[in-house]
Amino acid sequence: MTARIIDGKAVAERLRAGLATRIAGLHFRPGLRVVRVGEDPASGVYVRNKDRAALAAGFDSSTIHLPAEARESDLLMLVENLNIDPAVDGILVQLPLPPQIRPEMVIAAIDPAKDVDGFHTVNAGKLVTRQHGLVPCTPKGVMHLLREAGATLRGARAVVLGRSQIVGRPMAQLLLDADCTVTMVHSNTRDLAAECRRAEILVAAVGKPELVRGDWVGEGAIVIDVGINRNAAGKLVGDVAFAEALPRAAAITPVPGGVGPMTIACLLENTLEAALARRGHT
Ligand SMILES: Nc1nc(=O)c2c([nH]1)NC[C@@H]1CN(c3ccc(C(=O)N[C@@H](CCC(=O)O)C(=O)O)cc3)C=[N+]21
Repeated sequence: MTARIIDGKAVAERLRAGLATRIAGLHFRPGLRVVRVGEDPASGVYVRNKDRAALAAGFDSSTIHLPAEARESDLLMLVENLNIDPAVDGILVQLPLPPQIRPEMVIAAIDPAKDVDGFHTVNAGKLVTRQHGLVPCTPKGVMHLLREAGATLRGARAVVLGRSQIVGRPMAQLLLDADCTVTMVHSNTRDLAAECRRAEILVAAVGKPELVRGDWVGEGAIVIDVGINRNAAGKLVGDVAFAEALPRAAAITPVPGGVGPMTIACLLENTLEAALARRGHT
C-alpha cells in the first residue's frame, strides 16, 4: 500500500473560500488582531501567512508588533484595549513570548469571547465539559482533515503523541467527543513504538523531527503530522519520517502543506464564530 497524501493546503483553501462567502453576506467585517512581541522566527511565517489569508477572506485583520523589550504590563494594557474595542472580535497573542512576560498572565487577560486561540481556561474548561466555546485551532483543523480524509471515527483506536496544552490535550478531547477510543502517549510512555503501532488514527504532536519511524505506523493507519521542525540540514520536516510511513499508512499529511494551513483556516473560522456569537447570532 502507498498512502494517500492528505492535501491540507487544498482543504484549507476550501474552508477559507467558504468563510469568504459567509463574510460577503454580512454587514460587517469580523476583526482580528494578532499581537507579536519581538522576533520569534516560527511566528514570522505564521503571521505573514495568516495576514494574507485573513485579508483575502474579507476579515479586518492586522498585526500589532511590540518590541522584544516590552514589559508584561504593556502587553496587558494592550490586551485590555483590544478586549473593549468593539471592532475587535478575535485576539491572538503569538507564543512564545520573551522571558520577562508570563504567557499565563497574558492568556488569562484575554476576553474568553475573543480568545480565538482557545487557550483561555474558560475555553479549555468548556471543551472538557462539552459546552460551546472557542476550540484551539490546530486540533480543530486536524478534525476537519480526518473528516475530509473519510476517516471512520466512531470506535476507532486513536493515539495522540504529545500532551501539550495547545495541541495534545484538546486533540484527545475532540477525538473522544467523536467517539474514538483515545490513548495519549508521551515521553514517559513505555514502548512508544508499540503504542503508536496499534493506532488506526495516529496524531503526532511532539515537535521532535521525524521521531515516528516507519515501523511505528500500523498497516492502513491514518497519520496526521502536526510537527513543523527544521532537521539538521535546515529542511522543514514533521514529527513523522514521511518516506518511511508512506508505504504503511492509508493516508498521511505532509509537512509543509498538511496541518499548518489548517491551523490558519481554523483561526479565521474561530474569528468568524466569535464575531457572530458576540452579536448574538450563534
Ligand atoms: N498564539 C499562538 N497561536 C498559534 O497558533 C501559534 C503561535 N502562537 N505561535 C507560533 C505557532 C506556529 N504556528 C503555525 C501555524 C501555521 C503554519 C503554517 O501555515 N505552515 C505552513 C508553511 C510552513 C513554511 O513554509 O514554513 C505549512 O505547514 O504548510 C506554521 C506555523 C501557529 N502558532
